[in-house]
Amino acid sequence: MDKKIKVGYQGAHGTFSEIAVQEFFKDRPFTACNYANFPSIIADVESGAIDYALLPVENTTTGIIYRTYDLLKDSDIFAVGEILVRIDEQLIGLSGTNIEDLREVYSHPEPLDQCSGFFAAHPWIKPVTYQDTAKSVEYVAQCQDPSKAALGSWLAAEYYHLPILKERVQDNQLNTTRFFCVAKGEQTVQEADKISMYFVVNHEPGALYEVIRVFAQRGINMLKLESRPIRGRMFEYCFYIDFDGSLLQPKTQEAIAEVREHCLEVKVLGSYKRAFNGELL
Ligand SMILES: O=C(O)C(=O)C[C@]1(C(=O)O)C=C[C@@H](O)C=C1
Repeated sequence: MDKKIKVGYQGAHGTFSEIAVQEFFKDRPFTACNYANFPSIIADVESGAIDYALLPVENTTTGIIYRTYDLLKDSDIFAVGEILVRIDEQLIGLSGTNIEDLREVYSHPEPLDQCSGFFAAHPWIKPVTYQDTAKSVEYVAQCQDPSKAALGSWLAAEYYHLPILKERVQDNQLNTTRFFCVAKGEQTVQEADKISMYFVVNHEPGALYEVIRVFAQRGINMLKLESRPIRGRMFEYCFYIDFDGSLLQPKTQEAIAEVREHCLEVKVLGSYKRAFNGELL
């Protein structure tokens, strides 16, 4: 019987998401399973076909990745871990290609956005959206056209046997993506010290203030607060919040119970060990 943990990630072999899987599970035997899109990964975590998945949730250059956050709140999955992965966008193309020869650079929309300075400085190069970074590199390898290159990881360059034409072309040299490790259903993570939560406040004056007061009064440190329009409603907003704590602490349980009194909807999205900011790949 295969005892290896099955872990899902989005994209082809060589994506940044696969690097996140490799790093998060480096001390345990695992099988990495790649998927074309996030909903199919989540469906397989929910059905038990795979044990975990690594999903990108936030990037230091482009901010929150709503495609995953919105799915988290609507599904029966729970964040049990987080990892920060340094995203070095490598310009990958055919051997001997000069940047002056390039006309099109392919990649996933996030990396294209993370490298907007590169495109501003090289206006003759058109950014072209492709399904993920690894597929973009594979496409460039297949085309054998020196006017095409891709933005992707060192792993993709290695896997598709293409040279890196220019290293780290991202705007922000500290370009880092935060990934959640998710599992099925709410879980108790013994070593957890951070919580992520979704909520929608009551429509009354001071409702958001009341939620923030719950944390302030208990001396609970808030780490993030993000608001976003609720899909299907006309400019009504939900909030995503991160704070220090563990679901095993009575103080945290009380705080969440009190938050519910001021909200129309509350969902704890995860409780996990905080990834230390210095621990970058
Ligand atoms: O295409 C990839 O390499 C991915 O892993 C996807 C993805 C994303 O969805 O944001 C993951 C991390 C990086 O920020 C860039 C792209």
